[in-house]
Amino acid sequence: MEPTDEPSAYERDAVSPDAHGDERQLEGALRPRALTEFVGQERVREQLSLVLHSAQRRGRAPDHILMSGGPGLGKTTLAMIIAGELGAPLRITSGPAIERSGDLAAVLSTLQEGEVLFLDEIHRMARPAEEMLYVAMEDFRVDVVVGKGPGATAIPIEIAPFTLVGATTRAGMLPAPLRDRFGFTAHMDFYRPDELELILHRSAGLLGAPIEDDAAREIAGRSRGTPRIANRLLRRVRDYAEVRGDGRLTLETARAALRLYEVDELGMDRLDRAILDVLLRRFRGGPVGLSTLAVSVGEEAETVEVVAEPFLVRSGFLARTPRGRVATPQAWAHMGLTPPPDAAFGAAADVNGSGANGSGGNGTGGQGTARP
Ligand SMILES: Nc1ncnc2c1ncn2[C@@H]1O[C@H](COP(=O)(O)OP(=O)(O)OP(=O)(O)O)[C@@H](O)[C@H]1O
Repeated sequence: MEPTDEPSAYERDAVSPDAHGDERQLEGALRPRALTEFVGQERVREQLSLVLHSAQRRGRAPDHILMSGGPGLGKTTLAMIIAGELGAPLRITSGPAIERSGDLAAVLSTLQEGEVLFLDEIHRMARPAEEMLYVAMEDFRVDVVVGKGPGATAIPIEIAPFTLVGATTRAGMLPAPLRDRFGFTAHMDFYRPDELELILHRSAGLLGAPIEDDAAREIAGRSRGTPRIANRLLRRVRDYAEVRGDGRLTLETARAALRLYEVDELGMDRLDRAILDVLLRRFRGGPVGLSTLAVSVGEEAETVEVVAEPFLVRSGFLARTPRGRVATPQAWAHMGLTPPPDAAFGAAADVNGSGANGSGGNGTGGQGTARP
């Protein structure tokens, strides 16, 4: 299925880690503004702080920074913090918005000295623009091609030194020459429940709806290690408390709201359940290829691979093998089904999503991707 810009039914779900509708605006209010306010990702924070401070000491723009990790883990937030810490202006664009090299040239040639350029979904940028970016990153120069065919000439234009902050959910899809031009790669990991609890308390305070500890713990446990999901579930619980309760965010309210939105104890949602259901009932536990699985649940392969799979693999329900996706014994048990005698079980040991076929997921070699 071809990716489109329209949100799919899944993307509108309560636990999709993608932002939808006016959510981006709501998120703005909850974003931490300084590195010290940014919860979790200790190693990334420490590494980043070193990169930024040493650049400041030398009075130069820091090396280009690549951030890799699933949706909703805080890449945009960190890019804003980087610009804030440097006291530099921030320009935001994204791979899909750069369809031709001219689009990129227009952005690059108007950057101010020291500006931070945030390029989200960098892996989706058009190929010719990628080549222009290599030169810009290395030599702070843009070669504008004038004319066509044998008479075409490249006119070099100098651009102001800048720092590129690229973000990708699929670092493996970036061509090596582009990856190599980043001086530092931050691997964003899923958050621990205690970190999500902190985020929830902070966000609830900002929303003017303080949350009780056990309610925050309950929401954190169902947020799939993702701050965006935690914040979204928090807003749904707050709505529920305001309309059906007395406005207090208690454990009881949280449980009732999450039941209403069909978010189970593990944070599993409609798409996860659909994947497991198809995998177990239709494909007898697998192995089955990613695209077949995606078509069977009516979703894009990228959504299945980037959003649902890392969670299912991390939870021990799914394994990636060279022959395809395979359900683990836990998956059969969780769905209350009995595996056929000839079921091909996936190795539950593949808990960090680094699957043998090496495609996508969170096997980035980052920090402890197999967190519970
Ligand atoms: N470490 C954190 N501490 C507090 N809040 C966070 C943290 N990380 C993310 N958030 C919150 O989660 C929401 C989503 O974060 P953000 O937009 O930065 O994610 P993203 O990785 O850029 O997602 P996408 O890849 O979909 O653009 C924001 O509201 C942000 O405030």
